[in-house]
Amino acid sequence: MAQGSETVRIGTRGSPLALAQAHEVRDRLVAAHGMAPEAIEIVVISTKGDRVQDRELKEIGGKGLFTEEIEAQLLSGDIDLAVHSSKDMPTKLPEGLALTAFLEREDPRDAFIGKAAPTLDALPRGAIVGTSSLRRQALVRRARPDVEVVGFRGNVQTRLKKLEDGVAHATLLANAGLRRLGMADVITDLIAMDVFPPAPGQGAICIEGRTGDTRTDALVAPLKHIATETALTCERAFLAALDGSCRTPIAGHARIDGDTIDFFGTILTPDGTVSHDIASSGPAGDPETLGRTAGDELRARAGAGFFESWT
Ligand SMILES: NCc1[nH]cc(CCC(=O)O)c1CC(=O)O
Repeated sequence: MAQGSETVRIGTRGSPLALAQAHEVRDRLVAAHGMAPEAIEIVVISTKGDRVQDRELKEIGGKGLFTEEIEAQLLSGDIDLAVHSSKDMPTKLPEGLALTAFLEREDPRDAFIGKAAPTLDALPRGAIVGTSSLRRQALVRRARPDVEVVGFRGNVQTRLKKLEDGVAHATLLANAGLRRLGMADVITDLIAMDVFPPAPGQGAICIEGRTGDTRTDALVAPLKHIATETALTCERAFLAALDGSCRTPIAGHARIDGDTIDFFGTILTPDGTVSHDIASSGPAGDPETLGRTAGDELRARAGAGFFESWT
C-alpha cells in the first residue's frame, strides 16, 4: 500500500456526499476483511470542480473536472483507491487507471423537491426550477415548457438552502445521493424513469484504482456487484459513442434481467424541444456492444447538426 505502510488510503472529494460514499466503502471494506477501521484512511482531495463555484460547469468545461487531482494522487501512489459517483466519471480514464469495482446500484431515479407543488406536473405555470444539470434542464423543459429553468450549482446542501431561500420553487436531485446523506425526507416525488431517464451511471458508487495493482484489486473484490458493472459498462459505452461532453444532455440506463440487458437512451437539445430515444436489448455477456451500438444509432439519427447547434 501507499508509502510502504499497511494503511489503505482512500481518496475522495470533500463534499458531504463524496464523504458519505467514501465512508460507505470504508465500512464495507472493514466488514468484508475484518480490518481495523484505523487501517483505512480517508484522504480529502480538492478538485477544480469543487473550487470553481462562481461559474456554470458547462462554461468551465473539460472532462475530469472532479477527478483530475484525485487521479494524479492515485498514479503517484499517495492514495490506493478513489471513491466516486459513477455518474461523474469521464468515459476515458488516464493511462494506468481503471474502474476496478462498482458497488450495487441504488435507485437511479431523480427526486423532485418541490416547494410550490409536490410534483413537476403540479407546478404552476412560470414556476422556477433550479438545476445546473443540462440533462435535468432539458427534461424539465420537455415535460413543462411553461416553467422557467435556472442554473443551480453547489453541493446538495447548498442547493437545498437556495430552495429554502426562495431562489427557486423546486429542484431535482438524485434519489440515491439524498438517501446516502440521510436526507430523503426532503423528497416530494420520485419521477418515473420514462419521463425523466437518469444520467448514465446515476446511483452507482465506483472505485478507481491502478491497473494491475493486485493488492487493491483483491481488497475491493468483495465489494463488486457484477450486474451493476454490466449495466455501467453498457451505459458508459453509450456515452463514449456519443462523445458525451458536459454540453450535451444525455440520459441512459441499462437494466439486467437474467442473461439480458435492457437499455434505454435519450439525447435532447438543451431547450428540450428535440429529443431522440432508443430502446434496445442484448446479451449480458456483451454490454459494450449494446451501449456503443445504441449511441452510434442515436448519433446517426440525430445528425451532426444536432450536436453542433448549441456548442
Ligand atoms: N454531480 C453530482 C452528483 N454526482 C452523483 C450524484 C448523486 C449520487 C449518484 O448518482 O450516485 C450527484 C448529486 C445529484 O445529482 O443529485
